Amino acid sequence: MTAAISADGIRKRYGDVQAVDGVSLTVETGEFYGILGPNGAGKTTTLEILEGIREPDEGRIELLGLKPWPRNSELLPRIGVQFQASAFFNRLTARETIRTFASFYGVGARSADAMLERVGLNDSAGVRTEKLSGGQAQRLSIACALAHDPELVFLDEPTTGLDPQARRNLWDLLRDINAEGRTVVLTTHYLDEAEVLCDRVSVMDHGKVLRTGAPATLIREIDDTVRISVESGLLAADTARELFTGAGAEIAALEDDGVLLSVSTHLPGPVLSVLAEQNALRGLEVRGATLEDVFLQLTGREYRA
Ligand SMILES: Nc1ncnc2c1ncn2[C@@H]1O[C@H](COP(=O)(O)OP(=O)(O)OP(=O)(O)O)[C@@H](O)[C@H]1O
Repeated sequence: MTAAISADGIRKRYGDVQAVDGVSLTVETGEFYGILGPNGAGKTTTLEILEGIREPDEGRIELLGLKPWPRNSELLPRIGVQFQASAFFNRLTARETIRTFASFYGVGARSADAMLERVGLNDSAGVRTEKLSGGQAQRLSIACALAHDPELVFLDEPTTGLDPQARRNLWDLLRDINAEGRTVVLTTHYLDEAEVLCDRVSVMDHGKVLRTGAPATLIREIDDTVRISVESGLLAADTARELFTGAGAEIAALEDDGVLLSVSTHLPGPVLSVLAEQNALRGLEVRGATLEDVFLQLTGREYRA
């Protein structure tokens, strides 16, 4: 089977900024693929080059087996691109907006309305786009990208700015879209989102792909520690360090930020015993490594979305 996307050595410079610096990736048909990284990592530029919206300075790209640049009209009905919600036409309702987008592809009003229902916007069909909530506007922009039933869908930070409940609702929708057999490529700066949704992710920073793989594999590959935290103020940091070390636990990091006392260690047993003995278990949380730790290990710095 042909890969949905194959890109090799993409580069793009804006003046002094090397926004994309030799990105290669392959997205398999049916995959849920994430391009992950902090602000300015080069995700959007990479996505736009893959979509055929932006010309790369260098690199080879095949989208559904075809070259996306210069603009390839054969590809347009086969791909869906989610645009930023702020790009809606002024004063149109949600229903008018999706019908307009659908008409560009010769898709009728009935199918357009069905897509609106599909994303849960039936009750807001008559609301003008500027009056929609953030979550509703994102749903509408995804519905517009899907109106012509594309086999490959690109989403650029679809959940940015949404509250946790709206994000989770959107995750369910994106999972359904993918479960129907569509290939989904999404950029996000939310590590938890990538971990929950994506089959594979490319972790980007400074225009380069640092690592690609299934989130669970990337996490397993790092030399992970367990992070244990309790409420701050139960045990002084210095005392805690002495007690943990005395109990035989090697401490990779220990921090009290005034809210939480957090300890990273390969040996959680002795740390937990000490906390129990000291009656310092209030607010206890224990968690294994996450993609955040992968980023930290790859870049040597904390992840800042
Ligand atoms: N049209 C442009 N002209 C000049 N510089 C740009 C342009 N678009 C992006 N850049 C710069 O290129 C770098 C990569 O930007 P890009 O938007 O691709 O990153 P990103 O990972 O999508 O970031 P964000 O999450 O903030 O959208 C940044 O330093 C950005 O300031």
